[in-house]
Amino acid sequence: MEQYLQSGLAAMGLPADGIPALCRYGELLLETNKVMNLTAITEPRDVAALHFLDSAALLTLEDFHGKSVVDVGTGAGFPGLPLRILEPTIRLTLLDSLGKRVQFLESVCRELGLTDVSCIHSRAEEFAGAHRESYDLAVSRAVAALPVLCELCLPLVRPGGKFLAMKSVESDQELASAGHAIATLGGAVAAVRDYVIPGTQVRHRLIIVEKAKKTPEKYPRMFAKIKKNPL
Ligand SMILES: C[S@@+](CC[C@H](N)C(=O)[O-])C[C@H]1O[C@@H](n2cnc3c(N)ncnc32)[C@H](O)[C@@H]1O
Repeated sequence: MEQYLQSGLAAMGLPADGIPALCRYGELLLETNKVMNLTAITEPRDVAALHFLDSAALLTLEDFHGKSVVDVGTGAGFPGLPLRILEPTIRLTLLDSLGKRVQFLESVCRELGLTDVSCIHSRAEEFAGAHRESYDLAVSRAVAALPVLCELCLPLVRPGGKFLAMKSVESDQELASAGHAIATLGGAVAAVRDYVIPGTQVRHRLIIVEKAKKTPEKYPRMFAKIKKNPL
């Protein structure tokens, strides 16, 4: 894993300081995955590429320095935790609705000495009640289709901040279908950036949505409504 991280981070022009922490995180992920469902990826080199380098790629596409960041539906910590390991100035909140995954994240943060990372067990639409428009950036990967995801994420972003959605390169139709949701929630698409994960032929996409104005108070709705009637 170390070797893949070294060459992959170097290819992206990112510093190598975080490699020991990422390797330990990878070990904990694969160990814990034997007794808890955390990831379908079980080969160390694939963890390096498809979890760590995929997450790290965001640092080449957006400025994270000193920003408050919420990772919505972080699961086993992706993309938020690799971002925080590689960019220690990030003030990170990891948010997931599954308590066991949040406990795993707490134990990883303890072991890596990341005492300032908040690991929160909550649904995003409920967390927005007390943390509305309080983050510079929201990030999310593999949680929901974009119209639903926008309602979970955009209310958490302050006006002037951004929501970064990690998607497949096949997401043109999904993005088109989210136009109404993005506008209704106060967003505007700022950029669509495709990238290749170093050492692989895997192409992924980052959709960058700016928070142009405040989200109307009635959003986010309860999840049942969001799901039944996406914006
Ligand atoms: C497929 S996993 C993806 C995890 C991680 N982002 C990744 O890319 O590996 C989706 C995660 O989103 C969480 N999730 C789904 N809906 C959520 C919601 N409304 N609020 C918070 N977490 C949610 C699930 O518990 C799950 O851990």
